[in-house]
This record gives sequence, structure tokens and C-alpha cells, in this order.
Amino acid sequence: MPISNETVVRATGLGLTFQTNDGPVNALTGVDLDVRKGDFVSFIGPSGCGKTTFLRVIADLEQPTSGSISVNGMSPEEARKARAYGYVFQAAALYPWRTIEKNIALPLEIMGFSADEKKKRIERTLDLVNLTGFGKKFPWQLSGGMQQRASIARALAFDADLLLMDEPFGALDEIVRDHLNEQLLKLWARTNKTICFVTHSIPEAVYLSTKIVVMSPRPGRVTDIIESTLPAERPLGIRETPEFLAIAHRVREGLRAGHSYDE
Ligand SMILES: Nc1ncnc2c1ncn2[C@@H]1O[C@H](COP(=O)(O)OP(=O)(O)OP(=O)(O)O)[C@@H](O)[C@H]1O
Repeated sequence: MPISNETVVRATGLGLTFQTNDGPVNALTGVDLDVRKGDFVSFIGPSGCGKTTFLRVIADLEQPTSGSISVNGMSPEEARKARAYGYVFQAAALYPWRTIEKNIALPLEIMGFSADEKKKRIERTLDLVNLTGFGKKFPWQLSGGMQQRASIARALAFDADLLLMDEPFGALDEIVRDHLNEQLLKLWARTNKTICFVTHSIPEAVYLSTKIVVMSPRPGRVTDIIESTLPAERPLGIRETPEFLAIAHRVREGLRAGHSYDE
């Protein structure tokens, strides 16, 4: 899929310090990053390096304390009001008392879509995540992987160009995760979305991304940005190729360099 030169997210010298009872916590410091339209950007790093915080700043759920960030040329607040992104959380976060289609409908109701438009969007997004026919089920009637696909469908229902995904597959077993990784790549290729994706998994980051942002903690910062040289077409077997393993090696080295075992 083509990546254009159009910038979707631009962070310049971005920093965020939380004031806590135990003193200031530098969650992010001096982050410079450009995410272009059509990019699939993974954020990888140990716990506490600021991955979630960065996504939350994009989504206007946290405000930076230094530097700047723009989303589609707007401030995060303007982008939030313009529904410029969909957000997929770590856990599927579906309402158990609502059917899958009613879960997907929820944000559409808040936005005041007509019944017809809602129906169209629900059908289209269920199809995109291969859940056609499951709209009337309740979350507990679906497997963990299907629930996570349903929460992706909910984030896609706005049809925003930007998708923010915070470790969406972290709680799933490896086989389900592989399958969802493949499906997500297909969905990305089909929809031309820009994706910011948080993960702890090196193979997942390398398999999915056009760009891998390696981060390290205390203070949370970017230590390496790796542009992938892998082809857009990625069967799962690509993970055994020398090119894939070389990128994985560079990510691992970046993680090691940023990590002190004395901390
Ligand atoms: N609301 C908050 N108040 C105070 N400190 C916070 C807050 N949110 C995050 N932090 C701290 O900021 C740092 C970065 O947290 P963040 O959740 O972004 O890391 P992460 O890389 O996503 O971690 P994980 O992989 O465990 O999800 C951590 O030290 C965390 O404790």
C-alpha cells in the first residue's frame, strides 16, 4: 500500500511529565516523530517507556507539558472533536449487556447518525473484521479473538483515517494472535488507514509495521526509528526470512541499548 508524504501525526520535542505524590514522572521526553498517511507504526519498549502515554496524547486524553503535536494538521483537541481517529484498547472493552452490533452502534449514536447510516456502517465494519452474522451475539458468546475483532470494528465505525491500537492482541494466545495479525494487515491494505500500534512483541512489530519506534523508560524516550524494508505482501512465513530476522535483531539491539538492568 502506498505511503504518502502527507503527515498525519507530527510530534516535535514532545514531553509529558506527570506530577505524582512521589515526585515528577517523565513519561515522555523530546519525542520527534512523523507518521505519514498509510504508515503502520509500531511502538515497542519495556513497561513504562511511554507507549500508551504517546497514544493518549494523540487522542487528547493527556496534554503534553513540552513540545508540540499535531494530528491531521490540527491540535489533538480539534482532531478529537473532528473524530479523526478510532481507538482500540488493550482489553476488548465491550459492554457485556449489549450485543456486538449495539456495541458498535454506541459511538455512532453519540454522533447522531441516522438508523440507516448506522446499519450500513455496522454491516460494513463487521464485514471488514470477518464477523458478518455475529452482530446479534453478546460479547460472552464470542471467543477472545472475536471480541477483539469486534472492538476493532467499533473503532472503525467512524471511518476515521487514523487508528490508534494499544496492545490489542496482548492477552491472546499466539495462534489467535498470528491470525489476527494477518487479518489486520489485510484490513490495513484494504482500507488505506494509518495505524499507530503499541506492542511488547518484537515479531509482531516487525511483521506488521512500515516503521518501528523503539522506546526506553525513565525518562520515556525514542531510541531508534526503523523503516521496514519488508515487502507490503507478508505471508506469515516471512518471519523466517533473513530480512525479517535482521530487522528483529536491530529492534532487539535497540531495546537492549535503552535498558539498564540496574533500574
Ligand atoms: N496518569 C498518570 N499519572 C502518573 N503517572 C503516570 C500516569 N500515566 C502513566 N504514568 C507513568 O508514566 C510512565 C509511562 O507510562 P505508560 O503507561 O505510557 O507506559 P507504557 O510504555 O505504555 O507501559 P506498559 O507497556 O506497561 O503499558 C510510567 O512510569 C507510568 O507509571
